[in-house]
Amino acid sequence: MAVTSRSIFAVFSGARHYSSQRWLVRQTKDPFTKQAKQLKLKSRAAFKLLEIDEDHKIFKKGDTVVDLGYAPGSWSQVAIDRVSPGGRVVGLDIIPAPPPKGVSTLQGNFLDPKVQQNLREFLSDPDRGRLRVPQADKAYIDFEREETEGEDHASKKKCVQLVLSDMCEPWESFANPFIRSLTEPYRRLMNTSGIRLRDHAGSMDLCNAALLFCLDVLKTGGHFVCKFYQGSEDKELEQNLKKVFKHVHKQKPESSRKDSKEAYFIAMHKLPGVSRATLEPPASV
Ligand SMILES: C[S@@+](CC[C@H](N)C(=O)[O-])C[C@H]1O[C@@H](n2cnc3c(N)ncnc32)[C@H](O)[C@@H]1O
Repeated sequence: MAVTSRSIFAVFSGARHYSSQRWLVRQTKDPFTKQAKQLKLKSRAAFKLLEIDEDHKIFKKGDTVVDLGYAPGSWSQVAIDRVSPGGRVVGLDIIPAPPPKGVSTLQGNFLDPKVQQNLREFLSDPDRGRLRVPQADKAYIDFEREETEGEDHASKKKCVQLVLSDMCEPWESFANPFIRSLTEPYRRLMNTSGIRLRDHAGSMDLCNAALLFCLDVLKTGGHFVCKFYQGSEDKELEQNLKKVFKHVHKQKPESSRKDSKEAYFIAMHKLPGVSRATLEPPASV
């Protein structure tokens, strides 16, 4: 049966399901959702990262990438494709989700210091999560790395070239009431609560925590991409980003839904010698 807005309405009768109907119609009509399916990408979110990369060239072969809030995994799919051969992608998410091919994943709440410690430990072993590289590609990748590592060369802690954060607090979904999947929980969760102030405040906590994490693990010259929900505090975040990175861009990708308050900061080229004390106001995490 073809899915039309009328047939959907027959299934979801009653005002309570109005948002379900809207969600289904939007999903079936959305060209990015269709294209993601054709390309075997885990979600339409991939196109936001592809657009950001097209504009800012954030990936390099051989890089180590951390993908915070990776589930269901389309950003990680893009990242592993871009950094291979020789690179590695480590994803973290609060909900369980199967790791995309070639990607290492951890489950836990990023706001929990113990979870961040586990992630740092994983990253500090430079071979962990890295696929073997054919000998011919290795010389080229080692040369690229030596060129960019500079002062951090000896430091095992600062071993990441790119931190991505597409995190936003997950909420139980009313939009898709028939999905009760345990193995794919992201299918029954929504990305926002729908309450603007709450979504903004939640995203600021996650972005600030991710920025502090960048101070710990990101090499000089490394980049940081983070999603945020626009609101009164994002100027403060931007100011702090400008203290840590040489260039900071704000972007609303084409594939980001027009009615969403989400946007992205793309912070490029981490500066040397920036510490937590440089950031104001003192971050809460
Ligand atoms: C919009 S989705 C990410 C989509 C992903 N970039 C992709 O391309 O498939 C946001 C993710 O952030 C995760 N998340 C939110 N808060 C988190 C936290 N505190 N720690 C870890 N993951 C979190 C959610 O579980 C959710 O899977």
